[in-house]
Amino acid sequence: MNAPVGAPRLAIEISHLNHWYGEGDLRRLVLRDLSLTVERGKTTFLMGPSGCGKTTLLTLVGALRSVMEGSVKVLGHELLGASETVMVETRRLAGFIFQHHNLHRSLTVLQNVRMGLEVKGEAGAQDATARCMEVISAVGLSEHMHKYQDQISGGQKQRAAIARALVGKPELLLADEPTAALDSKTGREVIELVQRLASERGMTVLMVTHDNRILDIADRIVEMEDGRILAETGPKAEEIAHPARAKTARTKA
Ligand SMILES: Nc1ncnc2c1ncn2[C@@H]1O[C@H](COP(=O)(O)OP(=O)(O)OP(=O)(O)O)[C@@H](O)[C@H]1O
Repeated sequence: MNAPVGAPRLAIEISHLNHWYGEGDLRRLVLRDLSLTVERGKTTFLMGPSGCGKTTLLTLVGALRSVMEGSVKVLGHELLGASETVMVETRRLAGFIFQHHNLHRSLTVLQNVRMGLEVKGEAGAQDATARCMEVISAVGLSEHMHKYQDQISGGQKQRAAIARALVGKPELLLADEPTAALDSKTGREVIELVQRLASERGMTVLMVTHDNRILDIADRIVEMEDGRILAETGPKAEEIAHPARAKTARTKA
């Protein structure tokens, strides 16, 4: 499925973004004049050495921290100087998956997934349980939905975290190394699942990963170094970043 008709082509537009931690002599710039656009409905992997700023960038896009300098537009919302209302609304439009599943130990899979609706204020909806069960089935956990996290495997926990992130039907999925705690086969299965559900729903995915074994799944790979975008690769990178140029290249070929 493609992006909804009439929706802007870009899900994320970042321009001349600077971000730093600390103040005065301790101030350290971690994102430097960074510009990046992400097209709706595409899966983009963000890669780069440890400490280059990937997680910082992801949390800024997810409105989990405030933009200090430059522009970050997410699903039409400008986050520079954004009010708390705009920040909360942006977070509601996004789903998050972290390196560690962050499931609540005292809740079952079903109850954890329902938390994904709670943050959207939709847990009381009449069809809440049906929606949770639908997404639990989509990630292949129907048989395990009444189990607690210490009764399921690492891959199943990460699937439950995916279900929790997707139950609210986010337009944007932000994932920070979701395969880091998984073996390679399970990691690949989990990412293929994310990619399948994303493409069925026309969802935009921005995923931080170090995992070289899953790179073929991305539409586009963006490499960062030292707070900047270093390069873009991937089968469709040129087409997404510069559609006109890619078209010319295709015509010549
Ligand atoms: N809350 C913070 N306060 C101070 N410095 C921070 C904070 N968060 C991150 N940093 C520093 O900012 C830099 C960028 O961190 P960030 O986590 O964004 O990088 P990363 O590319 O995601 O790294 P990794 O791949 O190891 O997760 C690092 O040097 C890190 O130590």
